[in-house]
Amino acid sequence: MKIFTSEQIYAADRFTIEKQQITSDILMERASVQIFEWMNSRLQGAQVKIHLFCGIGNNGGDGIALARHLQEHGYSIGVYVVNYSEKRSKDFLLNLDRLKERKLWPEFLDSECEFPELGRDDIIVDAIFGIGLNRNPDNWVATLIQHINSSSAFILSVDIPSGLYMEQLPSSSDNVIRANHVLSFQAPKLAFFLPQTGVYINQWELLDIGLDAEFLYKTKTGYEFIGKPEVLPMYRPRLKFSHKGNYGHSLIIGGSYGKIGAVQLAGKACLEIGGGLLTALIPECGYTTLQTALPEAMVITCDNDDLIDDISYEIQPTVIGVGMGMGLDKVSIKAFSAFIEKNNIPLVVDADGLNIISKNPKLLKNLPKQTVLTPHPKELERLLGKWNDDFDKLEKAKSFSKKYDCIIVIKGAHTIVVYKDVGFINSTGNPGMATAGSGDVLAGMITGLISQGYEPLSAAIFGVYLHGLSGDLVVSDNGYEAVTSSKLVGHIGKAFMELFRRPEQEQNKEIKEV
Ligand SMILES: NC(=O)C1=CN([C@@H]2O[C@H](COP(=O)(O)OP(=O)(O)OC[C@H]3O[C@@H](n4cnc5c(N)ncnc54)[C@H](OP(=O)(O)O)[C@@H]3O)[C@@H](O)[C@H]2O)[C@H](O)CC1
Ligand SMILES: [K+]
Repeated sequence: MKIFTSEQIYAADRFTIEKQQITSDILMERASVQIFEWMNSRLQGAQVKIHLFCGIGNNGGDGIALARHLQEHGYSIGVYVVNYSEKRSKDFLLNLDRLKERKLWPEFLDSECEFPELGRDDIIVDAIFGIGLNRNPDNWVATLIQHINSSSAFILSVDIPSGLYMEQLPSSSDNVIRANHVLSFQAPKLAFFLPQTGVYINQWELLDIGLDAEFLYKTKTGYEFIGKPEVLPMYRPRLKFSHKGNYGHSLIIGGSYGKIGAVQLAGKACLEIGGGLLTALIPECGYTTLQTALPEAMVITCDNDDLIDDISYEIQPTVIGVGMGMGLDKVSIKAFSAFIEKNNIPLVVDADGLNIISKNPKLLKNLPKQTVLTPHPKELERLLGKWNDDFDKLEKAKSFSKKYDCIIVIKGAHTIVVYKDVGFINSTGNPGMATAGSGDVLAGMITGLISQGYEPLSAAIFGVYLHGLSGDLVVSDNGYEAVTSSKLVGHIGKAFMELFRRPEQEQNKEIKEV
């Protein structure tokens, strides 16, 4: 699913209005009806107090139109216009008139006013600012926002939490509504997914207001949200007359004394995701352990007992995953650098491999095209240098990806795979996955997909999705705390099966139709 900028959304509005031969207030009416139906289906007429805080633009207009629907259905409402500007939008004014015709006069709030009392069992509709926010709210509006935030009432934000910009950080957290739930129109917003701005949103959901589908489809965006519909077409079915050679030969290089487990996790993940053959190149000390723990793997060892000191092999791998558990001893740095200089086989670089590259950026020009880099935040900072904020981080990652033709997997709550001008934001995963070895598993999974013939970009996007889905399945069986990387590996097969599981309603419908 595409993630649009505010300009693109405004352009989609204009196009839709023209093509569907409608007036702009029809879109506002669709938006408010959708929100009303969402609320009504949950509240079923309950007489809980609903406070609607409405700005003077179209976000406020949505709130005012919603107030009309709520009133017509007998809900107990309080409507407040947050009068932060004299420049009211046309459709806000139209809906304000419609409300007044029904003898409902909102209370106008300004810097002089006392704010309404809000009970902890009340519901607040936040329609102060939408995607049109372009400067910091005035102090009194920020004070109102804090008043709302401190109420403990349930906060439902219209389109985006008020005070949150589409493409930059708020200057202070006091300026932003902390939404329990956001009902966003047509497409999610980038700010929902970044660590610094996602904290203002507990949950979000989309409402379809009928913007022109073809226009949205044709609009090129800088970000995409990756869910099941996006990854299903990437899946490559296994063929009846295939053999293990069809699924490639992965080489995993890494490990050091005390960190052989990293290679074991990556190697096992590589096989569980469907890789054909696996060879591990590790220091001598891990030989028995790895052969025992992972009998499916072939193991070759360096001369050095404890460290990778030489990367040479006689096999012809399809793909190489390198760096996990390798350490930063100078013999390993030397061996890794010499390997990168001569290697031209597709590559996934993780952990210490990334750290070595950061210290010696000249190596970057030797990476094969579309090498997949899987940094965690600290490793990313070593690669890219410091960034100002999460938006800047993504821009820097895009420039880096273009400069070196590499794919960067920015690991986080919503892992983002960046390739050139586009960031692919993952939808699966959970906080339980912040656990030792989780990154080794991911690197192994991506390696195993490339080995089977997936293009590196698809392998990164699909691998990240399946990794998160495995984590979600582990949580549903074990809870968050007990997620371990071994369990993640053990759930990769179930994650594939989950991909093809249809929702229960769909299955029931079929049974009834039969
Ligand atoms: N396609 C859709 O998704 C639709 C969404 N709708 C809703 O419309 C809003 C966007 O409405 P818009 O009127 O463009 O913007 P806002 O309501 O967010 O803001 C209104 C104006 O306020 C001014 N502004 C911005 N920041 C501040 C500030 N800090 N203090 C004071 N004033 C501010 C700004 O105007 P200026 O000319 O003064 O710069 C804004 O334009 C969207 O979020 C949805 O809720 C439609 O209902 C249907 C289509
Ligand atoms: K809002």
